[in-house]
This record gives sequence, structure tokens and C-alpha cells, in this order.
Amino acid sequence: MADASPRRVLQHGPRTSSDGFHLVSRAPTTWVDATPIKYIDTTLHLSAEGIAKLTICRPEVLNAFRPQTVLELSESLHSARNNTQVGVIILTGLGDEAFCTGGDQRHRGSGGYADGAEPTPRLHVLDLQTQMRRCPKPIIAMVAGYAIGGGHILHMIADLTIAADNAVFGQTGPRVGSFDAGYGSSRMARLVGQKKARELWFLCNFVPAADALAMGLVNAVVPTAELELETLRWCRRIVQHSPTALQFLKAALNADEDGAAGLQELGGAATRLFYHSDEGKEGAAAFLQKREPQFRAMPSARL
Ligand SMILES: CC(C)(COP(=O)(O)OP(=O)(O)OC[C@H]1O[C@@H](n2cnc3c(N)ncnc32)[C@H](O)[C@@H]1OP(=O)(O)O)[C@@H](O)C(=O)NCCC(=O)NCCSC(=O)CCC(=O)c1ccccc1C(=O)O
Repeated sequence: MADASPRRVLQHGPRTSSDGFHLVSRAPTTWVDATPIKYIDTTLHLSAEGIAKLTICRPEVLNAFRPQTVLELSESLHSARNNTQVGVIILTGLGDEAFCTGGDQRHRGSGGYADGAEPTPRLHVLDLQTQMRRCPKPIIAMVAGYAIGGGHILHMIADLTIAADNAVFGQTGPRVGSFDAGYGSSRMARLVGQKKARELWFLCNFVPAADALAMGLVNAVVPTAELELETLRWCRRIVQHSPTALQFLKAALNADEDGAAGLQELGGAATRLFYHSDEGKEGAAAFLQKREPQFRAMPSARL
């Protein structure tokens, strides 16, 4: 029998432009300075478009971090995560010279980094790495200039990296008596493969932006003058999308690499969702009303 239903005929065939990304605005946004008064190493800016921007402001040392820097970033990340208006977070460095050149070697001593911000020296940035990884909102590293050492690792841990064409990537650990045997090694190997990761760590050679793109180390390379505008475009696209879908995708992609910690993150996200269901609420309600729960009567229980 002939199909009588009207059909929509594609005029030009399938097109990648059908995803609409080219229509997303690259206009500047209006940033509101939300930096706590006590901060000395970083700033926090918010845009009404649902974007938070964390900036390392230590250009005199190419945005190397000291414990104070890391503690401020950690607080700002916590605040951006808890701000329900924020859908995506940018991490960047002040100026075009550097994103971040890792641990400030002037503050390095026995047992880690110390600048008086905390009682004992330690490797504060490892806590920040985990916090970034666990943040349910996408984090974009916006990289101009050097992303070196611990700074390079922060960009690798970010979910996406938009690089300026002047960006330079690399590790220096073995040259300065340091190494990251955690995410700094495993993440890199996942991004660029085992051979390239060993090359980057063993030789400490630097990689220009174009090569970083070819290696899968970054998502896009744009002219330096357009870095923030293009990053905003990516942010605007992301905030149009379902926050829960993004949370689960990030958790699932992490779980593939993070073992039990990754499964805990993914499982926790599922439990959060379950708490919104009638079935989840029934358990707590029945307990409080001292009655037997009626789980099977709930729509979500029909498996
Ligand atoms: C990045 C350079 C190659 C740039 O070279 P160049 O363009 O010639 O500029 P310079 O003149 O060298 O730099 C200008 C100015 O900045 C100072 N500076 C730059 N980086 C640092 C730094 N990391 N610490 C302190 N100071 C810095 C530099 O001294 C100049 O100051 P002047 O007063 O004018 O002299 C080059 O700068 C360079 O190689 N920098 C050092 C890069 C580096 O080795 N970083 C540390 C890597 S190790 C690390 O980051 C450990 C981090 C960590 O805590 C950790 C621990 C355990 C597990 C994981 C991690 C983790 O990495 O996350």
C-alpha cells in the first residue's frame, strides 16, 4: 500500500551546520566581579548567561600557583558549583603570556609547597584536581601562552580546552625534580596515547598549539585575540543543554578512568535523580509515617 503521509524532503542533504553551532553568539559577555575581598591571587567573575570565570592573577610568575592560589581557586570552584545559576565554568590565567606554569618554585620546600596559607607544606593542587574532576558542571580551560607543569595538568583535567594560537604545552617535572603519577600521567596517556605521554614526560619538550590540537590534547585553537569570544561561544552552547544530561555524561566519562571513585560519582548522580522520584520519596515518607512502603505502586518501579 502506498504511504500517503506527507514527507519532508531534505533540500540540500544532511549538513553538519544543521547542529546550529554556527548560530551561537560570539559576542562579549558582561562580567560581574564576584571576587571575595580577601583574595590576592585569583578572581571570580560571573555572567548572567550562566558562566563563571576563575582567573589566576600572578603574571609576574607566569601564573604559577602557590598554596594561597590553589585555596582561592578551590573556594571559587565550590561557590560556582553551588550557584544554581551557573552552568559552565572557565578556568584561565591573566594575560596572554601564560595560563599557568605550575607550582611556584619559590614556595617549594621539603614535603610540598608552603606560603603560610596552611600549617604544613603539601601538594595542595592535588585536591583541586580532584575537585575539578568531581564538579558536576563542565569546566573549560581557556589557555593562552604557557600551560606548563602543574598548569598543564590543570588544563588536562578540565573537561574541554580552548587554546590560543600562541599556547605552548608541556611538562617540566623531571627537569625540576617533580612528577605527577596520578591524573597528570593517566589523563595524559588517555588523551594522547602511551607513547606520546612518555615522550612529553621523559623529554620535557614543549608542544605548540597546532600540534596539541593534532594530538588530541586540546579541543580547538583560535587566534589569541578571539580566545575569550570563542570560549564564550562554547559556554553558551553548553548552557543551552540539559544540566543533568551533562552531569551524567561527565560522570560516565570519568567512571571509565576513575575506578571506584568514578563509580561513586556516577552512582551518586543517579541517587540524586532517584530522590526526585515518587519511588524514592515513598521510602522516606513510609519511614516517617511508620508504615510499610508501597514501592510497587509507583510508576518508576515498573521495570
Ligand atoms: C615557562 C617557562 C619555560 C617560560 O620561560 P620564559 O618565557 O623564558 O620566561 P621566564 O623568564 O622563565 O619566566 C618569567 C618569570 O616567571 C617566573 N616563573 C615562571 N614559572 C615559574 C614557576 N613555576 N615558579 C616560579 N617562578 C616562575 C620566572 O622565574 C621569571 O621570573 P623572574 O623574576 O623574571 O626570574 C619558564 O618560566 C619555566 O620553565 N618555568 C618553570 C616551569 C616549571 O618548572 N613549573 C613547575 C613544574 S612542577 C609542578 O608544577 C608541580 C606542581 C605540583 O604541585 C604537583 C605535585 C605533585 C603532583 C602533581 C602536581 C602537579 O603538577 O599538579
